[in-house]
Amino acid sequence: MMMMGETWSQLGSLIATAMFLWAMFDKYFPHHLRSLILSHSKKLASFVYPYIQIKFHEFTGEYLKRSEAYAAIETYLSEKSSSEAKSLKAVVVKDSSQPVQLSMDENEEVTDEFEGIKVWWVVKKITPRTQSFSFYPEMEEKRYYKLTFHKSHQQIVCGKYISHVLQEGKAITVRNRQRKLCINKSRKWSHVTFEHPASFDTLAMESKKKEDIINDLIKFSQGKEYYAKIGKPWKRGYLLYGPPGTGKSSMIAAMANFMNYDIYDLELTNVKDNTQLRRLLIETTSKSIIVIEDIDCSLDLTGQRKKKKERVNNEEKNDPASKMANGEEESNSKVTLSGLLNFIDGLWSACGGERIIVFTTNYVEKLDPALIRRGRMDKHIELSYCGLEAFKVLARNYLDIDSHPLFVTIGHLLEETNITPADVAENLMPKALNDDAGTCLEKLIEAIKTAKEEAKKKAEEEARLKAEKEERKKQEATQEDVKVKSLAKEVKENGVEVVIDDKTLAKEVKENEVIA
Ligand SMILES: Nc1ncnc2c1ncn2[C@@H]1O[C@H](COP(=O)(O)OP(=O)(O)OP(=O)(O)O)[C@@H](O)[C@H]1O
Repeated sequence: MMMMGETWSQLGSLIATAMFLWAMFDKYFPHHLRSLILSHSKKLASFVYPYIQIKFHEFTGEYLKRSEAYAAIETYLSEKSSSEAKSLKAVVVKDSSQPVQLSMDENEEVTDEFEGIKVWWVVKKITPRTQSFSFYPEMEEKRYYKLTFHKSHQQIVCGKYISHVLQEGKAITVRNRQRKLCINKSRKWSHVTFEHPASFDTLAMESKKKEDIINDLIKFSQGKEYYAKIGKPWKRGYLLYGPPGTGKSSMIAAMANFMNYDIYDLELTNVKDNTQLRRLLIETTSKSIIVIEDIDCSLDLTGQRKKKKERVNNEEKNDPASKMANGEEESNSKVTLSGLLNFIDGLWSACGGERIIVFTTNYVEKLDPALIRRGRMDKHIELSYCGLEAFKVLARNYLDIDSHPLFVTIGHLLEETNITPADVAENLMPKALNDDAGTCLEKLIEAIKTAKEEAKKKAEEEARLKAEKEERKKQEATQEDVKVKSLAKEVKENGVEVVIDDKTLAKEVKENEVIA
């Protein structure tokens, strides 16, 4: 007991002496001497404890915004925490395929290794000193991650390792996030969860073409530095064209699933004007595909240049009727071609990082060349009628077969017939419970034969109509010929002055030229 008392009294006097010396040192020591001693004492401490610690606080900045770095670290450490830490915390994550993310609880420590360097992470909580009343109770508890490593690894840890952690954390968030399908109803985007099952595996098209598109997408997704180097915004435009039912929408879904991107399905007819269009674009996020389907029908963007030209001609002719018609058109179409072109490659189209823009159309020839020129729509992809290779993909998808004796017949028929993958897919679907692969393929053969027959009839009908039209033209030409010749004869015989209309005169002149 005596021993204990003595020890306490010795400790007390030691502390009192230390405090006295510190007060003397702080008050009477010259400033330059003080900083010299302090720097030496720090060196001594770092020799005794050669580790560096870095803190990453949860809330930063004037408005105490949740730090992106903190969130990335939390996600990065999530997997390690669940295997190493003994006490875990469940965090609810919005819009994620894993709605509950586990993270380490206060004072738990996990280790990590990078390029052979060992580091330690621990999460700490700062509790406010006074328990005073606050309007922001959630701000009272602040957490931070503390990273500890040996000072000899400072360069690698502060450089490569930390950026690896932040990048990987963000990448995990992107991988886990639930993707969105956004549509513009009024002035704003609204969204649902995007769950389309299409993939490049299920897409029926030639493998070479498919591979080419996949490689293009991969190159784009890895092209951040390249786009920065060439001074272009990190975006790419795809024009998908082909008849209805050839898989344009399926291709967009496959692209989104492959890239892990959100889809913004832009309905141009719901956009009031160019300003609203711009605002909608700014609201789209990075890693997204902006789609304008059936661009040829979206608005009258396709023929505006032509119409403008026609209007100028009509105005020159002072044609009031056509002026009125054009005026009416102008007031209806608020989004203009130039507005859309600006949407694609205007200055503000570069904000927000990687984005893909896709236009689809059934009638590529109707589009204004300015809209789809290379550079705007970088890659033009034709989706066409079903060939043997595409059929095999559908057979695998729908019937789980890679080969069948009927494939040969189907291959020949597909070579001769234009049938869309949508029609093939529809016929491959078993209609009754006991429909096996053979039954479905036979049904498909019947359907292709019917399509072939119909196409033949249609072609014959078209040929007949064409022949009729040509015959009619020929007859008209002969009649006019007879008329001109009799008039010419009359002039020659009687010397009568005959008034000939412009068309006849032109024909006569042409004929004379030919004779000459
Ligand atoms: N190339 C394809 N690969 C796989 N399935 C396809 C393909 N083309 C069409 N389909 C099937 O047909 C259906 C319709 O296809 P999709 O909507 O993608 O065609 P589309 O070309 O976008 O048609 P539209 O021009 O009418 O919008 C899809 O749900 C899919 O089941």
